[in-house]
Formats: sequence, C-alpha cells, structure tokens
Amino acid sequence: MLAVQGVSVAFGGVRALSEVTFEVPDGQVCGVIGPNGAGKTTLFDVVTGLRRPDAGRVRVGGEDMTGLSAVRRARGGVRRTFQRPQVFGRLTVADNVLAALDWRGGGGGLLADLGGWPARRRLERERRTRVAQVLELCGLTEVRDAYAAALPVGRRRLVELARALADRPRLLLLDEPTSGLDADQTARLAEVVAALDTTVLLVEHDMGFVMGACDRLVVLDLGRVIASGPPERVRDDPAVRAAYLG
Ligand SMILES: Nc1ncnc2c1ncn2[C@@H]1O[C@H](COP(=O)(O)OP(=O)(O)OP(=O)(O)O)[C@@H](O)[C@H]1O
Repeated sequence: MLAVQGVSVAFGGVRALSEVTFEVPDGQVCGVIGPNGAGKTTLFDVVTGLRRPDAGRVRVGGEDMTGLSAVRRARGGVRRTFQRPQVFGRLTVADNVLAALDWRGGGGGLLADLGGWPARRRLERERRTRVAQVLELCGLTEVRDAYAAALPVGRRRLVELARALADRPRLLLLDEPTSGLDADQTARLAEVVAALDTTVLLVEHDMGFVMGACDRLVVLDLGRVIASGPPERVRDDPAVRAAYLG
C-alpha cells in the first residue's frame, strides 16, 4: 500500500501541496488529476524522492520512505517511467527487459561463477521465464526480437513499462504515460495498466485514459485534495467540475 500522509510543500509563498493525504491499496491503480498548477508534479516528485516535503510522510508497504533518496527508494521497489519513454534503442525488446532484471546483479567474479554454476543456471532460467511473462503481460511477445529503437512510440512506452515491471516493483509511478500516443495506443496502454497487479500511481491529463485505467482518483486543486474515490464518483463531484471549469 502507498500512504501519503499530511504532505505539504511550499515554494516561497506558493503552497504547492497543503496537507495532502490519501492511500492506494495494494494492487490498485490511482490516478492523480487536477488543473494546471494543481501540484501533481510536486506530489510525484515527493513520492519518487526527488523532493523532500516540508511536512508529512510517504509510506510504501508500511515502510517510511520520506527521508530516502530516489535511488534508495528504487532499491526498495519503487519504479517510475518518464514522459519520454526511456529504453535501450540498440537492444531487442526482450533484452531491454532482461537488462532491467540484471540490475540487481550477481557479482563475485570468476570463482563465484564456477562455484555457483548450477544455481546460476537456475537463476538464468527463472530470468528468462520472467521476461516471457512480462512481455506477455504488456502485449510485446510478437515484437520480442525487434530493436526497441525501431518501434513506434506506443510500443516503446510498453517496453518501458515492461522494464519497470520486470523485478516486481512494490510501487510503480507513471508520469503522463499517454504523452505522444494516439487513441489506439492510449486504449491499449489503459488495458495493460488496468490488468497489472502492481500498485500504481499515475499523473495524467487524458481523462479517457484515466477513467479506463484507474481504480481510484485523487483530484488536486491549488495543492489540496478536493475529491478522491472511484472515477465515476469523482467525475460527477460538483467540486471537481467547478475546479476544471474555473
Ligand atoms: N520549483 C518551483 N519553484 C517555484 N514554484 C514552483 C516550483 N515548482 C512548482 N511550483 C509551483 O507550485 C505549484 C504546483 O506546481 P506543479 O508543477 O506541481 O503543478 P501541476 O499540477 O503538475 O501542473 P501542470 O499540470 O501544469 O504540470 C504551481 O503554482 C507552480 O507554479
């Protein structure tokens, strides 16, 4: 579970976030929406560890991550994707995912290689199985041997997602995942995200995507949570309508 508790951030006189509190239960997809300047990016930065809040806490699976750097959070199972998909263009799709798994690394040199050979072979099999699983989940099996650079942006986005999912993150953050995608690609991505069993927090402007992919929404306006809950309920909330209509 992700728990954001009483998070506040000010830039000089601007209160970018004011006592923001919400929770995302395990396995659910939560979308953060709100008009320009509402505080979405600042909240994302606080959860990923790029910015320390002036007050409040961020917990993932009960572990307090508030004071941890982005790198320490990544080691603790927090993964993110970027507005521009970050993939290795010169690697195949399958190798992109394999490289994400290799991140935890073995080490130990030649002796460890020789001594641990049977265990390493098993590990290698497990890794290949995991790559196949993740490619299937993201609808990438048919392009597994294509170079990532040769794929259209929608597919590259899915490769980035597959890389982020590879070693079973506790929390996955998606930063405007539909940017650069056409309507078909967006619909496909919504299906993939909705089918994940990972806890997801995403920031997104595309309402169609948000309504299709998210189990719950948190609506920010001027740094405050003005509504949260299932997408249909939030959509019909008068405070949300007023915030969007200005
Ligand atoms: N580094 C900064 N210095 C000063 N003010 C900032 C800084 N970053 C954000 N702000 C202000 O904090 C408020 C929230 O900004 P934030 O970027 O989090 O909103 P947002 O919801 O992501 O907006 P958008 O949808 O336009 O990306 C805004 O008033 C913004 O001008």
